[in-house]
Amino acid sequence: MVGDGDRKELTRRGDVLATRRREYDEDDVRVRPGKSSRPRTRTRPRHENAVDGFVIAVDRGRYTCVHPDAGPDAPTVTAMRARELGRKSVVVGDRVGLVGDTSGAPGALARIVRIAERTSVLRRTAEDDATTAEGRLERVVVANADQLVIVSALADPPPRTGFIDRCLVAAYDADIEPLLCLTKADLAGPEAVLDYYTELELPYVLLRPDSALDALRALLAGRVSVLVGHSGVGKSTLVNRLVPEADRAVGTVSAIGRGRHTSTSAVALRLPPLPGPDGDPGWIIDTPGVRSFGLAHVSAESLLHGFPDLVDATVDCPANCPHTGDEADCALDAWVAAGKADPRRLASYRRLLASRSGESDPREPDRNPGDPLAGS
Ligand SMILES: Nc1nc2c(ncn2[C@@H]2O[C@H](COP(=O)(O)OP(=O)(O)OP(=O)(O)O)[C@@H](O)[C@H]2O)c(=O)[nH]1
Ligand SMILES: [Zn+2]
Repeated sequence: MVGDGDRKELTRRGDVLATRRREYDEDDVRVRPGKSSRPRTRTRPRHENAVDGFVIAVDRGRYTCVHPDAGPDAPTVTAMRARELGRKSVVVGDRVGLVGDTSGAPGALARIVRIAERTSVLRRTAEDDATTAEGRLERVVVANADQLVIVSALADPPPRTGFIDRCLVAAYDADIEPLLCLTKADLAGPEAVLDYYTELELPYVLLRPDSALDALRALLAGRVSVLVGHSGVGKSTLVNRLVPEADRAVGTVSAIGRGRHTSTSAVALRLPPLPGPDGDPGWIIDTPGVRSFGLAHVSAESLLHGFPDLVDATVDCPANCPHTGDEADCALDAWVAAGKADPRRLASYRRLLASRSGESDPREPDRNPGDPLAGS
């Protein structure tokens, strides 16, 4: 039973809470004066005046955002995470709601009050994780990407199919389209790599220093594409060619707004306008600190999505077959023995399976042993 005195006390407490909330919302909700005909309902969403933002860089609790439809010269908005988001992480590619000072003026700080439901998530490996708060909080490294551009050199360094296979699994699992970008085509031909992936009908582009980039730009248009690749494959060279105005190093620093360090987290860069009347040129997201993608969350069956050339074999596997090499009845062995898939592909699948349970040998996580493509 709540007596009258208690009720008053409760009401007063309620008022205090309401006041606090109003203070908290002050700059978010501007109540129009004098429009009494417009009833204020309790179900009205909070932060109805929040503006849309697209997160292009993250650095130590500061999020650099742009208005998704703003022109290339529009100022970026620096924001922090509102307390009400709790432990939810905000990552590059997130579509967010911003309140507070969203002017982008020097020193202005906005707040992220909403994160739109993500259409895709890419996660990094455990080894990469410990260094950042975002990494510890959640291993998502990029949200809402449409395409994963796997950058691999054809020589110097030699292509690593184990790395490409891992990226393919991450892409298919996240429902992101893969695109194989083979650089240094002036040094070696693509035949060996393309032969390895012949069953997959994987889209690819070949690049040499003097290549026109029109075909690649057409594949990037209208999409958010994440670039991933090992050190030395020519990814920075490619990014600088694609976004010439924003020399990569300069772009990173100014996007984050701090002078000193080279970012090791992802950064989204707007591609320059395409020739022609309109059309969205798209965004690329560079991931300098991300060496590979974690697959610990991917089930053995989902892992097969990266190996469409092996999938059909598994209808003949016993129920709950782990598909490992020591499973005598696994149909994958017979499938390969019958010449229906490349044995290197099965070996690669099983390596990823094994690496997943222990999350990999950190020294050489993505090298396929005995694979001539893997180099020495
Ligand atoms: N022959 C040849 N060399 C290239 C090509 N693209 C890049 N390079 C060279 O490869 C080396 C590595 O290129 P980067 O762009 O720094 O490679 P990266 O992938 O960004 O490597 P990190 O900076 O270590 O992450 C540089 O010396 C480039 O000049 C290419 O198409 N052909
Ligand atoms: Zn099996």
